[in-house]
Amino acid sequence: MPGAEDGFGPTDRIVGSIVDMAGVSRAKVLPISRLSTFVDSGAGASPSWTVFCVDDHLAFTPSFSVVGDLRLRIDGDDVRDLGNGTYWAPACLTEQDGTPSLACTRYALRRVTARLAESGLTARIGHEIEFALFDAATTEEWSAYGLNAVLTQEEFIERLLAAASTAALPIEQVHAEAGLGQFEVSLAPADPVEAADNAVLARALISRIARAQGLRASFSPMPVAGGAGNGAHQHVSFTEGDLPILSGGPGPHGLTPAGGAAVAGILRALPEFTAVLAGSALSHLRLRPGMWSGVFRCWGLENREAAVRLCADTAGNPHGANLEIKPIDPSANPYLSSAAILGAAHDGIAGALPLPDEVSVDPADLTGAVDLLPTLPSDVLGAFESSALARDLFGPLIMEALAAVKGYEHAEYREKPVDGVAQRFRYAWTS
Ligand SMILES: NC(=O)CC[C@H](N)C(=O)O
Repeated sequence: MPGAEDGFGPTDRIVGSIVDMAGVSRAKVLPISRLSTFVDSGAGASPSWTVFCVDDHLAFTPSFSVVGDLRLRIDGDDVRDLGNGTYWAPACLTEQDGTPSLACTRYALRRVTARLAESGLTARIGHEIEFALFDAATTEEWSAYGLNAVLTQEEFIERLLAAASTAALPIEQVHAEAGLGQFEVSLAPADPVEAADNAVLARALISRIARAQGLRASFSPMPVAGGAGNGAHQHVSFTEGDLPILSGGPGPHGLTPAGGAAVAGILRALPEFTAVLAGSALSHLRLRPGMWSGVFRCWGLENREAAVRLCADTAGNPHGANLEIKPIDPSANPYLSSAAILGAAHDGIAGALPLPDEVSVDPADLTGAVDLLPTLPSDVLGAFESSALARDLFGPLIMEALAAVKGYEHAEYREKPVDGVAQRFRYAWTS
């Protein structure tokens, strides 16, 4: 049992959290002396946790109601030090006997990476974390990518880097984004489950440091109606055996046939996964041409309006070639969004799909020639619910829960005035 001899104090605590279908992290806290209980028995959670909506409404379904009991379990190897006596670990949802719950999104991503491994494929993902900081100062001295902006918030950045070092969060870069008060933090690529854990951790650290400084961090897809959106882009790369599939091949920009098929698989599946990647009732406000949110269903080398931006293998990309998947926003559960992207790429590779033509201009200039991702609730939800690939990757329970949550959120909020909805949910995805 951890105690004073391990350097822990009597008030030190361990927080375990999961991410639900609304993209909200929900947690339990135990005294650190009960760490082994959190690992071996878990902390109780009602199955209804899975159908919490962004406003805390419970979208009950036949499988998720008031009856039953699940566990949040952590792994001792995943524990990170957040400072001030708080330790954190990503949790999995299990049944009481410890078997994985079929509603657990972290297990779902594990299953997809295992499926890739059976085909000899390994994926790595680097998350981008976008957020807007709100206070008086940020609005005064701000330019997109501005030196003024990063210097105005240098104390925040210093604290964030210190906390990242303590918590072993691999931050690669910080910059001011296009929106007022908006920043982006880039995380190093990692195994997909660890990368999603890191994205959850990054959000917790950013939220916590902001609060400690009297600021507030918004991870909303649209913090202020009419402003800049927050994305949650993922940079994905694959190796087959030891060889990268996005470089060194005979295709455009060095794509191998498998790399081209991965791009094709992702593009084919984007409409059916929009509910997963950008499925909140605010997401459509960001998924528009000109927002650099990748609403155009196409790919292109360094094309920032394409849903899939190819970053080729050059000296400027030290981690090698990768695909930046841009439509994803911070309302997405990162385990499910990664599972969707990797599963779609795998499906493309398995089917040896041909690479579609590259779009090497602003797709908006091709007036109507490039499809947009769906944004009408009926299209977004209909495509998801009828997706055989989603059912195959996620299983029926996650499908049922996600459809219920997104269905409720759209029915409840899509017709309401956007200013009020954006304001109400500005901090809904803050940890
Ligand atoms: N530089 C960028 O790619 C901006 C991304 C944009 N904020 C988004 O919503 O996705």
